[in-house]
Amino acid sequence: MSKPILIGITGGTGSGKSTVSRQILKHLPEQSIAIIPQDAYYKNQDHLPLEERIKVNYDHPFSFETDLLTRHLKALQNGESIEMPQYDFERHTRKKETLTIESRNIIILEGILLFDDPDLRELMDIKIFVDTDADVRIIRRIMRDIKERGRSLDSVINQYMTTVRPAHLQFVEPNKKYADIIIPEGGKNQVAIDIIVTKIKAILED
Ligand SMILES: Nc1ncnc2c1ncn2[C@@H]1O[C@H](COP(=O)(O)OP(=O)(O)O)[C@@H](O)[C@H]1O
Ligand SMILES: O=c1ccn([C@@H]2O[C@H](COP(=O)(O)O)[C@@H](O)[C@H]2O)c(=O)[nH]1
Repeated sequence: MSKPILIGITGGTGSGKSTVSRQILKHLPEQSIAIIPQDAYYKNQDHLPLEERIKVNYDHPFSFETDLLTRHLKALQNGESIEMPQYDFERHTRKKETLTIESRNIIILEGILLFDDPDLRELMDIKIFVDTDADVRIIRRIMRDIKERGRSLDSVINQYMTTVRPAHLQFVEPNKKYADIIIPEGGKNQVAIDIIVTKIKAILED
């Protein structure tokens, strides 16, 4: 296997990063792609009571274990497998189990804060920013967090105003300039998905 290609897909919460990643996966042979969610690298917080975990700013770079993520990406790029952590959004901490991820030709890393850390940025061969308006993102987030992450409407709105929005303006939006490709609206932008899939197929056939 030639050196794996690392593709970073970033953008604000609810922009459609996971949807874009899944769409790309759908069009390619499954055994050629591994998807790594940055969310899996939120710090373990078992030592804190739930009331304290709820107060953490999950949109600030310090809430991720970026050293571990960087080490794991380098291992995958060297053809080695990793034990990826898994995150529990309802309990705001890691699950006990890890997931074994084998190295593949294409590694897709997706998450909100991929372009802020220079070392992480340096590892990516292709950098993609999913650009969706804030009003659409907050509506998607309200629906998803209530349905899938055990939240109330009040808690989603409060978190959005106190930490999510300020951190987005400080750490996500300004780093759009590092993107090679900007996808407006995300997962339903079929033209953008087709172009990216074509590029990946060309890399795989090389
Ligand atoms: N283009 C779209 N149109 C409608 N809903 C979408 C679209 N893209 C994503 N969604 C929905 O919005 C929510 C957030 O999308 P997701 O891909 O998980 O975003 P992210 O990974 O950036 O947080 C999900 O419930 C998803 O199904
Ligand atoms: O314990 C946690 C960890 C993270 N979050 C929020 O998740 C989003 C990132 O996930 P997306 O899928 O990109 O939306 C981030 O904005 C954090 O605020 C959380 O609420 N609790």
